[in-house]
Amino acid sequence: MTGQLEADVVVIGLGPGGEHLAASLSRAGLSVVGVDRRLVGGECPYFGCIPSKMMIRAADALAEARRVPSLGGTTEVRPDWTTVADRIRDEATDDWDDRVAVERLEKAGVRFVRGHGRLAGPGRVTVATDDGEVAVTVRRGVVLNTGTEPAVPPIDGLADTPYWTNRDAVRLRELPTSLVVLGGGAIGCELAQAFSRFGVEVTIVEAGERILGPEEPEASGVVAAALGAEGIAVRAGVGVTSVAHDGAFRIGLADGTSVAAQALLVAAGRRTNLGDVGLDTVGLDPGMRTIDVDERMRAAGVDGLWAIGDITGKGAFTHMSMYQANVAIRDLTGEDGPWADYRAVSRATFTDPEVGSVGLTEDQARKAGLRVGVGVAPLPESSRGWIHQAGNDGLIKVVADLDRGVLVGATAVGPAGGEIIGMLVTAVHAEVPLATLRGMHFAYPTFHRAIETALADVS
Ligand SMILES: Cc1cc2nc3c(=O)[nH]c(=O)nc-3n(C[C@H](O)[C@H](O)[C@H](O)COP(=O)(O)OP(=O)(O)OC[C@H]3O[C@@H](n4cnc5c(N)ncnc54)[C@H](O)[C@@H]3O)c2cc1C
Ligand SMILES: NC(=O)c1ccc[n+]([C@@H]2O[C@H](COP(=O)([O-])OP(=O)(O)OC[C@H]3O[C@@H](n4cnc5c(N)ncnc54)[C@H](O)[C@@H]3O)[C@@H](O)[C@H]2O)c1
Repeated sequence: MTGQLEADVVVIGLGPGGEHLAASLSRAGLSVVGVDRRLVGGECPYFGCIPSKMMIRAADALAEARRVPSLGGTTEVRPDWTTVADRIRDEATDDWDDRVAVERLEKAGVRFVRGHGRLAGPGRVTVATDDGEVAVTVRRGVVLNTGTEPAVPPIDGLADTPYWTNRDAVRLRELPTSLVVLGGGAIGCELAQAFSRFGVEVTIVEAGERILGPEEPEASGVVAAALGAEGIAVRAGVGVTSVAHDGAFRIGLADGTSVAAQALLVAAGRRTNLGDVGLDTVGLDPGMRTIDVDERMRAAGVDGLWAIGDITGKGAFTHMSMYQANVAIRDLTGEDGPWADYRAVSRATFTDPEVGSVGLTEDQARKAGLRVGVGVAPLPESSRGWIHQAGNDGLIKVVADLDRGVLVGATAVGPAGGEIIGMLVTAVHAEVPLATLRGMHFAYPTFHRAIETALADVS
């Protein structure tokens, strides 16, 4: 495609938020051009959330089946990856074909251009397409939603090896016998456990002190213990010094030891796609790693530029990309808010036990200078946890601002931790007084009833 276009709004990068914003603005009557160089919808549907959660759903079913003998019967579990690989291809990704998403976008009235988009000065965007260039004159503004790529650390030898990232992991048709996962963040832990439950011998190597570093230390501890109990080797607090591949991988560690495996998955964080989007043409530093945005998602210091999603550095989650898209839509259609508020950002890490969290950790609350109170309730000591038995690892932790008498953060680790956190998200978001929370009814015997115990423990 080549030529000249005019539009009210151009969206460069169609991740979850960009796709939603482009279609919504078009339905609201604006003329919109949407640009993506890969697949409309971005990382989440094709390489991230959805395929990984399909893997996890299957792996969790296997794990539950393996728990049957301690609870009431016998089972024989024979994992078969083919079912998962087929489901990801057929149901989630259409074999990594975005035709349906493009049609949906075009039906909403968006003009879609496949190619690499760049800012080309105020009010101008160029798109490098397969067969030339499309130049777009922009009347209202440009929205950047260019997301991230897997970051590959500069480790001696790594670049020359056939390592995998999440984009390879979700395409696997056959599993390796053994796997080293470099990085014990959300991606590393979720995928490590899923593969392990399908019979892969897995080692996680995490350079930081503990896996799931952004979570409460208690949450990291519970998950590390659960992964260890399933046979996953968790090597935290040790850096990787070298990677070699000679049929198999050999990963050299800073403590002088090494780990061998058939495959290596690099899950060591993300790099924002801002290096080649023409930031300099609108007066921004081309080396910036995230775009500073105000509460309306307008880029600081640049007229007519909005940014949403991972590139804003407010939390690399699909729900954040969608939340920010809705804020930018309101601004671009002349509504009067509500504008972005990050006090009660929540997330769920889909390990088993699952980790749901919201707001500040205890450490963040103390560093913010608050007079902090903390309450913890271990799940195995709750009625439901005791009844549940196998797979009952977990806890509830609440973090309170004692001066204001409200919760500022909370963590729910355990079965359905990502669901149980829901009521605590409301508590933090709406600043429900601690006294009101303590006076609530908590159904017996539920996992969420442990929240009552944690609230009573706050001191
Ligand atoms: C394995 C994995 C699991 C995850 N699981 C979860 C989860 O369970 N829950 C959750 O909330 N989040 C999860 N995430 C994170 C989630 O995928 C992202 O936060 C989400 O995709 C939002 O990203 P985004 O909107 O910033 O853009 P992205 O999804 O990164 O999309 C950006 C788009 O921009 C395009 N693009 C980039 N540069 C250009 C350019 N110059 N021109 C044209 N197009 C361009 C790309 O091709 C891409 O399509 C996971 C991520 C991974 C990798
Ligand atoms: N359930 C979810 O919501 C979910 C799931 C997966 C990913 N995500 C999002 O995607 C983002 C990226 O995930 P991620 O897990 O790649 O990144 P991350 O930044 O969360 O974790 C990367 C980990 O790799 C470690 N690391 C970095 N370099 C290393 C090295 N050389 N050797 C050993 N360890 C190293 C880091 O210390 C860190 O713990 C997350 O921040 C999250 O927001 C969300």
